Amino acid sequence: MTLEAKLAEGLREMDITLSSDIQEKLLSYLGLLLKWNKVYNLTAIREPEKMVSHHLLDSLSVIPYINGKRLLDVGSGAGLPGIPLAIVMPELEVVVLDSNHKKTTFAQQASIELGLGNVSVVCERVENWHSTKKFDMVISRAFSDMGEFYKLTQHLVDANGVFLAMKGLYPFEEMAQLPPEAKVLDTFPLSVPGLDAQRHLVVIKAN
Ligand SMILES: C[S@@+](CC[C@H](N)C(=O)[O-])C[C@H]1O[C@@H](n2cnc3c(N)ncnc32)[C@H](O)[C@@H]1O
Repeated sequence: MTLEAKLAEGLREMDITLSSDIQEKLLSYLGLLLKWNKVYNLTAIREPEKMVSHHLLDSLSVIPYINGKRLLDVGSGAGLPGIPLAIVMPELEVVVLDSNHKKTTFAQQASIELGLGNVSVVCERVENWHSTKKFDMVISRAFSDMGEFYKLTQHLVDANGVFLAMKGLYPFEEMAQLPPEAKVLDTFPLSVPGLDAQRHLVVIKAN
């Protein structure tokens, strides 16, 4: 199956409708990731088909839970999930942040090549970075445990904003270890075509 067909089929299963231009842009991002990965080791996933499910579709699985204007993706690596979300939601302002220079150089180059006017890239440790405009949502995938995620990013979230933690198995232990002021608002199972593992999104708010 071609990558185009795999993406289209996955999107259909997830009930996500995207124009052919947007689907092409998602695959162009994947193309850049494949090309740069040969030299820069940006992701351990190297098979293009697996990148469609594990990177693109997994990132897009949180679309129903994105509410607000400004999203910060912390520990974004090569731009995941921030760049795919920015591609499909051009009205969303997305900041992708990572402390690894190689990875942010890629994210910056990809957003220039793809013409993503809604993406800014920051190379910093998140605990040292400050923004005058706070975020409606701070998201992370494969960044840290939820307590650490909350602790390191709380200075960046708007008073009404939320923390979105993308997790694998239902994170009972991590939830139990959250500080008392971090309230779990909701937990959603995520279903990702081609990804044969449990995925969950945990929505947290500061009390
Ligand atoms: C396992 S990678 C996940 C990358 C991406 N989110 C994904 O799902 O493919 C974790 C990333 O977090 C970054 N990171 C770790 N601690 C950080 C910190 N304190 N501030 C910013 N980035 C950090 C690392 O450089 C790394 O790129």
